[in-house]
Amino acid sequence: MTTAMLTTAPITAHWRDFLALTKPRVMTLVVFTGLCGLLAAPGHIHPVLAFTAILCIALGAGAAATLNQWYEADIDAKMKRTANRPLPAGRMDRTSALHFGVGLSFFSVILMGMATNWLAAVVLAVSILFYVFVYTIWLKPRTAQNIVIGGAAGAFPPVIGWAAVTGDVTALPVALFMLIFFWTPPHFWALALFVKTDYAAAGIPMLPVVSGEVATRRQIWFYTAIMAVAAMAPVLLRLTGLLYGTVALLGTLLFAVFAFQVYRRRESDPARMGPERRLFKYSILYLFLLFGAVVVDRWLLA
Ligand code: HEM
Ligand SMILES: CC(C)=CCC/C(C)=C/CC/C(C)=C/COP(=O)(O)OP(=O)(O)O
Repeated sequence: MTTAMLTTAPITAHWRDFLALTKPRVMTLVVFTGLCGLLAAPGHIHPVLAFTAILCIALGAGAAATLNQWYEADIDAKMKRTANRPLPAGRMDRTSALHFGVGLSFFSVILMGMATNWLAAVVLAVSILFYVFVYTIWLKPRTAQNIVIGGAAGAFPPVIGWAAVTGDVTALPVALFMLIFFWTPPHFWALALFVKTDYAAAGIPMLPVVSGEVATRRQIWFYTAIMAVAAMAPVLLRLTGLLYGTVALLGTLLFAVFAFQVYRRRESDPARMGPERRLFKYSILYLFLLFGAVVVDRWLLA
């Protein structure tokens, strides 16, 4: 632990550090999937309310990320990738981060309820609570399956966006939830393979640390196969049309090629993880593409 985390003395943090706590880069995709859930939903929502709903998803996700870092400041201090975050680097005191995270959580959920409906607000609250309590506090330090179950938190945004418009949850938002749910293990474990030493140093039981690289590569391939079914489900269930079907098919085939390359490798030097880095980067583009295609497709069909 750094001195800054142990001290009770308040530190006047820069606004940039509060912004950094919300993990803005990761949240772009979280917000995009929420926006796509909202745009794919049938019915009408006033543009100002639609904007407010997306803002609430962004603020809620930022709040969850803040509380994650408040809880994990000592772990983040031990990892090269995270050591320069505002708390471990001593640019902010933990109490400020806690107040910011809790305040933002309540603000986003209450505003969502008032601007749209309480179903959307409850699902937003569940995803924040899931990320903080189920993933960060309960599963992450205990089991290598942490991100499989805990990853559900990141799958809620399209459901929230959809519910904000319709006030209900039907088959398509559930299918989109499933897609992100089964996408998360290959997304994260590809990265975990090349930052393995970081997690080992911090004592976090991520899969490559606990079960080894071969098992991780096999699990990536296994979840890619289930993800492929989830990706095709919307078109097979006739919830979307052929435009989405084509993008999903081609996008998923490329995902499978990259995942298979990762599966076949036996490289353990973190400096030589080209295919693993490629799969991780492509996983992000993949979700952008498929979610964008859902919206375009639904608009074309309408
Ligand atoms: C439990 C589930 C997940 C875990 C453990 C995880 C983990 C990570 C980690 C460790 C990074 C490296 C970047 C950093 O230092 O923060 C990352 C990057 C990223 N993640 Fe995930 N992720 C998860 C779910 C998601 C979800 C649900 C989304 C969006 C739908 C997402 C989108 C992204 C994006 C866009 C990046 C790249 C950020 C950049 O460009 O720096 N992740 N993820
Ligand atoms: C609406 C709402 C609440 C959305 C939440 C979205 C969500 C759960 C995103 C997960 C993304 C993420 C950065 C995980 C990092 O895991 P980590 O915290 O273990 O990563 P670290 O090692 O970088 O700290």
